[in-house]
Amino acid sequence: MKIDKVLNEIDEMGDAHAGSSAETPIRKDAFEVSDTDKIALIRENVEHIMQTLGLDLSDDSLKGTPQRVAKMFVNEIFSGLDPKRKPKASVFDNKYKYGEMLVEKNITVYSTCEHHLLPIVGKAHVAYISKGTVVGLSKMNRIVDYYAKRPQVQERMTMQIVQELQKVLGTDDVACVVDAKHLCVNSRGIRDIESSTVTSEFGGAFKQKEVRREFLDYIKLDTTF
Ligand SMILES: Nc1nc2c(ncn2[C@@H]2O[C@H](COP(=O)(O)OP(=O)(O)OP(=O)(O)O)[C@@H](O)[C@H]2O)c(=O)[nH]1
Ligand SMILES: [Zn+2]
Repeated sequence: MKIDKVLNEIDEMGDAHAGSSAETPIRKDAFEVSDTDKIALIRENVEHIMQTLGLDLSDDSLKGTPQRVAKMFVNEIFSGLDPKRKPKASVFDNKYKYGEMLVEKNITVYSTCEHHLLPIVGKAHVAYISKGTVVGLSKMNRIVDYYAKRPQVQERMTMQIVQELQKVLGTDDVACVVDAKHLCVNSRGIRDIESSTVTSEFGGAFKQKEVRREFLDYIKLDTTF
């Protein structure tokens, strides 16, 4: 497929990384390579890394690793680099005229730190106030997961989640808080197992102190059922 056509399609899909400030740095030619070719290329490179480390790739337990890692990169942990995999967010009219904020909290986040390619594990909390449109609850979890499935910095991921929901819902009144542990901080380097990172993005009405407070109070609710 021609690169111009692919880029047009991405633009039409309204992807957050099509010119926004929270853009993931993806090369323009990234879409010229098929997933199958990407897996084959990554497999070769992982093989190379393992060989360089001195590992014996004829060992039963190791021989499948390069292919396994390549498949995992393309189809799982970095699958959110492919705009075709962006979840379709079904929206509905707010017929019941629900006028308060809706909070989807404790959304599990599994992402990957783009500096070390180590896991980021945590929770995202998302809220919005409807301007006439509501979104299926699970779509918020799916949007979080889509942006998490990229090499990420937490600040950018938080902004991307908010910008996407603003687009889907047609309102600025969207907020997101992420609290996550970075294994690059917890398990290596400074090796501080206790620390976690909190990031937030407050759009529209959520910039007001009392609206923001209400959202943060809901997050603190003990949800033990
Ligand atoms: N702002 C931000 N920084 C991150 C994130 N994930 C990892 N980092 C940091 O990125 C920085 C990379 O710093 P470098 O000094 O280049 O890497 P390094 O030598 O491995 O650093 P140390 O982790 O301190 O050993 C580290 O301080 C990481 O903690 C993130 O989501 N946001
Ligand atoms: Zn890191």
